[in-house]
Amino acid sequence: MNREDCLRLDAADPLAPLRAEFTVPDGLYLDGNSLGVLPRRTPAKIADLVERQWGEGLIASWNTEGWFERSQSLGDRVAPLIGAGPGEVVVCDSTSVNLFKTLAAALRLRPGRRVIVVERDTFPTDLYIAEGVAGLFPGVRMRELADGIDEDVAVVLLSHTDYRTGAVHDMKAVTQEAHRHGALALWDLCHSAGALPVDLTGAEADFAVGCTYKYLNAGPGAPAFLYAAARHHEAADQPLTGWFGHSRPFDFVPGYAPAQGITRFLAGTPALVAMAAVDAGLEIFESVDLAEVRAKSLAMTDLFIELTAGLPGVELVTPVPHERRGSQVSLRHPDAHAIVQALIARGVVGDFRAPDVMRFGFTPLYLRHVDVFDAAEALSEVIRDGAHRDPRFSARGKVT
Ligand SMILES: Cc1ncc(COP(=O)(O)O)c(C=O)c1O
Ligand SMILES: Nc1c(O)cccc1C(=O)C[C@H](N)C(=O)O
Repeated sequence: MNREDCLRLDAADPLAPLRAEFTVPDGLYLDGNSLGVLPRRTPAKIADLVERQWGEGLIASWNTEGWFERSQSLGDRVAPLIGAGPGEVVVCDSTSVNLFKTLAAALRLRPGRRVIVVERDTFPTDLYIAEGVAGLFPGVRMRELADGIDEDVAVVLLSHTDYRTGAVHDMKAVTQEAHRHGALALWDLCHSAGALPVDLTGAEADFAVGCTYKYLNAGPGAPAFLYAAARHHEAADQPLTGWFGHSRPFDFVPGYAPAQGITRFLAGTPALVAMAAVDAGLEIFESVDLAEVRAKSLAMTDLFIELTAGLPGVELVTPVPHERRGSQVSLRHPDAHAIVQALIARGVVGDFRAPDVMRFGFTPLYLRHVDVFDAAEALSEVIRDGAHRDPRFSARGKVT
């Protein structure tokens, strides 16, 4: 495929008009899988929250603006993106904190079982939280997925799409395998939500968490989401028992009594200013067909894989089969870090993940096929010309 072919694809792309919804930076930004770009409507949303709702409405806005229910109402808008039903998702806290709550709740739903199944190459916060939670439950320990699921396992905690490789698990098959042994399945959807259709209900997943600042474009540190299947609400017992999860928070009584439904997964006062950006990011998705997002994502990653195949020293890490691939392409190279730096110096922003992986995220809402072509050209040029050998690119600074 040549550049003209890409321009033709862009002219026929049903998602092309959405690019105008975003402040797309100059150059090529292929890091939307780490931090999505700014939607044009976000500053006005935040300004309205701050100046009108807070500045003018003050305390009354808790009622008049629906602040009290904002975690649940935003959760209901995340739900269709991840195959959840109404009342099964809340937006609150960070992914790490939501992992803590759901993991502990899962262990309490499976008393006597001593194993949390994880993958050692997963995004480390998942492992750190699992370690922390395990430490609170006597006898509980972690086990590698490859070592199997059996009747000792309380919960299987996996990233649906792997942050480093872009590999996607078969959510339904793994969840079924967990259930066959009486274990629960908890999915980290950080690299899936908004990138590809997810069907938590169809997979009969038990719990899920994920962030809103990648493909959902809600900005740095935006609150995360938490899913708990409705069938677990009654019995679920999460340990961050703050007043927002209480059944009658304004009775101000001692003694915790969990709220009904998904609300019991809340802890403290939600970050309303930051949630205005979640609102903006989700609004854009209301007019988006995720099947179209997926089709374009696969076309873009296919193209990048095709155009970078055979580059000297480069090895494809991301799986080739579509059903196993997220919305990024990861390539291994011994000089991965320097190459990424050389690309950034040319305005092509991907990122590096230790020890030797270059990641390129493809976000169908605001990237074009021609961007994929130009990024692959830039990568080929850097490697062919040895531009990354410039000493400027050899220093390892702080990596994001
Ligand atoms: C798979 C995965 N889980 C969790 C996180 C982050 O969690 P938190 O938002 O709590 O920093 C990330 C990225 O930062 C991630 O890629
Ligand atoms: N959450 C991040 C942050 O607070 C600072 C820098 C990067 C991030 C990330 O999101 C990293 C990302 N999860 C990754 O896949 O590498």
